[in-house]
Amino acid sequence: MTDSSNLASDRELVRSLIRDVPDFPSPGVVFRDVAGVLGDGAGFQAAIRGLATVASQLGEFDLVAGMEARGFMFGAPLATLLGVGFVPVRKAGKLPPPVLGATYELEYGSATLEVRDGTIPDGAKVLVLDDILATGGTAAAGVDLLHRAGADVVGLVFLLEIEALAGRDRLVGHEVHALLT
Ligand SMILES: O=P(O)(O)OC[C@H]1O[C@H](OP(=O)(O)OP(=O)(O)O)[C@H](O)[C@@H]1O
Ligand SMILES: Nc1ncnc2[nH]cnc12
Repeated sequence: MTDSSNLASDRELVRSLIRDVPDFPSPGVVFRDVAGVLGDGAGFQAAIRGLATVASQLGEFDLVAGMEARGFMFGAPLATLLGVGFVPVRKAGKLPPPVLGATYELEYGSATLEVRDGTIPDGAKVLVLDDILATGGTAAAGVDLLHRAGADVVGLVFLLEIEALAGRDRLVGHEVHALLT
């Protein structure tokens, strides 16, 4: 099989494992549940392999950064596969000082993310990874934090982009790729 047919079959498998849950966590939201991908050995491998293929469009990078919690679940295995380090962008109150913080709105609420200040080498090339791009609030906050921490963000990769919510409009000036839309 060629790489493109592998990517197509990986996409198909991963798509089949994502479940749509209406009205969760609040009325009107269709929650895209990726737990089925994590729980299936072949599906999880297909997801990480597919993300690596998509990420290869961004050229070289030194680190993968993922947003807590689901960005950790896909970002850390991706970093391991690619042989680069991982930067955890955490929900507020989990990291010891010094930290940089950013508060943001997402599809169903608001939250604060933090990153350790002084741990990213100045100018390090960082790929930002998360499972879902919805409104883009989380991703934009992550990019802002990583810039403030000294990173050169080379682009963003998502498992699934919910195009109707136009999250990439919040990420203008950055390369954005998704395994699935
Ligand atoms: O594009 P947005 O509208 O910002 O939404 C996308 C974010 O929402 C989810 O995280 P959530 O905050 O629910 O946290 P979790 O990863 O801990 O489940 C998802 O994992 C993304 O990080
Ligand atoms: N619709 C959705 N499904 C899963 N995670 C999300 N994060 C933000 N919106 C989401």
